[in-house]
Amino acid sequence: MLDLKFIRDNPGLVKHAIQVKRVQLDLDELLRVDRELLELRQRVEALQAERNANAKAVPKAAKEDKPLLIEKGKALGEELRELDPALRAHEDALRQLLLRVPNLPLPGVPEGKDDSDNVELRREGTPPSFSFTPLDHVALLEQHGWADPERVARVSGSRSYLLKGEAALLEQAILTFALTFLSERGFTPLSTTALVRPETLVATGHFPGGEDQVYKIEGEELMLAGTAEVPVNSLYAGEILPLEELPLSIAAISGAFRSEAGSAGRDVRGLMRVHEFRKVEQYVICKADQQEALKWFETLLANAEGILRALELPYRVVQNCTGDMGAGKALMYDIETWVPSEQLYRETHSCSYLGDWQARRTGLRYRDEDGKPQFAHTLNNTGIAVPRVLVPFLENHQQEGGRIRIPEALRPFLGGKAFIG
Ligand SMILES: Nc1ncnc2c1ncn2[C@@H]1O[C@H](COS(=O)(=O)NC(=O)[C@@H](N)CO)[C@@H](O)[C@H]1O
Repeated sequence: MLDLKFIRDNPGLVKHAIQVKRVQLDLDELLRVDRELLELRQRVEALQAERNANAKAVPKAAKEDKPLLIEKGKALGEELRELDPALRAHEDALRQLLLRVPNLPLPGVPEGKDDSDNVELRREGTPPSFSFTPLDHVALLEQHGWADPERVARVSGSRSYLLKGEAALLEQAILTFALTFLSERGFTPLSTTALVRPETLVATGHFPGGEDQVYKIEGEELMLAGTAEVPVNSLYAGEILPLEELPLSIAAISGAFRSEAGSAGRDVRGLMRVHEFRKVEQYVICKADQQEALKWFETLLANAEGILRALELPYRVVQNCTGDMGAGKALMYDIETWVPSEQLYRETHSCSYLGDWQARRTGLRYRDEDGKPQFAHTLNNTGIAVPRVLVPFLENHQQEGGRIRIPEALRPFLGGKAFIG
C-alpha cells in the first residue's frame, strides 16, 4: 500500500509503476473514488455542523419557533443517515483499490515482462564436471530407496513427497544447519505455524491476487501460508514498537503450503515443486531508513550465499525485472542454484525489500526519535527451503556409484558423516 497523499501528489509515478509491474489497476478510478469520498465527507461535515448549530438554537428559540427547528433537526439527521451507505461503499471501494497499488521499483531496477528479462549479476562456484554419467535427483533417490513416489502419490496425490532413511536425516540436517547459521549471525530463531487468518495474507501483499495459490481450511477463517513471511509479518501487526526494539531480525522455520495453481506441467517429477515444503525464512523489520534497509538487503543476500557456499553449491545471483518482482517489492534478487541434470540454474532463494508498502497494509509501526509513529520497512529472503535444495545438493555432490558427499560444514549436523548412500 502507498500513502494516499503520495498517490494524489504523484499520479504519474504511480501509473508508471502500475505499467512496468503489469498490475491490473486503473489509477484514475481510484482517484475518482477518492475525490467522491472527499466530497461526501465534506457534505457530512457540513450537515453535522448545521445540525449541531440547529440543536443549540432550539433551547434559546421562541416557543412558537421550536417545532420548526426540531423538524429541521430531524430532517438533517435523516439526510445524514441516507448518506451513510454511500460513505461506507466509497470507503470500502477505496481500500480495495489502494490494496492493489504496487510499490515503486527503486531507480535502476531493470524493466521487463517476466523472468526472461531478469539480469544476471554474478556467478559463484563452478558447476561440477563428472568423470561418469551423472544421475538426476529422482534416480539418485530411487537408487538408495530414499523415496517412495508411488505410495505417497496414492496417499497424497500429485506434487507430494516423502524422504526415507539418510535422505530424511539430510533434509533435517540442512534445515537445522540453516537455522543455526542464522542464529549465529544474530537472527532470532523462531518456529512458527503456517495456519494464518486471511488478513495476514492481505498484510504481506499475497492478497488480493494470490488467492488461488493458498489452501483454505474448510469452515474456518484459517488458511495455510506459503511462507513464514506471512505469520511473521503480522506478529506485531497493529503495534507501535519502541525504536530501541528495532531492527528485528528473525529466522523463522515453518511448513509452507502452495496449491501451485497455474504451474501444471512444470517440475512435475521429484522435489522441485511440491504442495508442502519446509523453509527457514529470514525476515527483518527496520526503521523507515532506506540506507539502513538496503544494508539489511545485502545482509540477507549474504546470509543465503553463505549457506549455499557452506553447502558447496554453485549458484548465480540475478536481479528481478519489474515484471517478475511482484506488486510489493521495491528491490528483488533471486539466487539460482546449479542443477546438473537440467544444465540450468534454478531459483532456490528470493530476496526482497518492500519499503513501507507491507508495513502500511499490516499496520506495523514504531515510535521514531521524535516519538512520532512511523511505518517500518520490511525485508525478507529465503534462508533455505527443502526439499527443493536437495535437487542441486544430491546432483552436485553425487559420486560415481551414487554415494553423496557431505560438505564439511554440514557433517556435524549429520552425525559426522562424510558420505551418505
Ligand atoms: N512449490 C514449491 N515447492 C518447493 N519449494 C518451493 C516451492 N515454492 C517455493 N519454494 C521454495 O521457496 C523459496 C521462496 O519462495 S518464494 O515464493 O520465492 N519467496 C518467498 O516465499 C519469500 N518469503 C522468501 O523466502 C523458493 O525460492 C523455493 O526455493
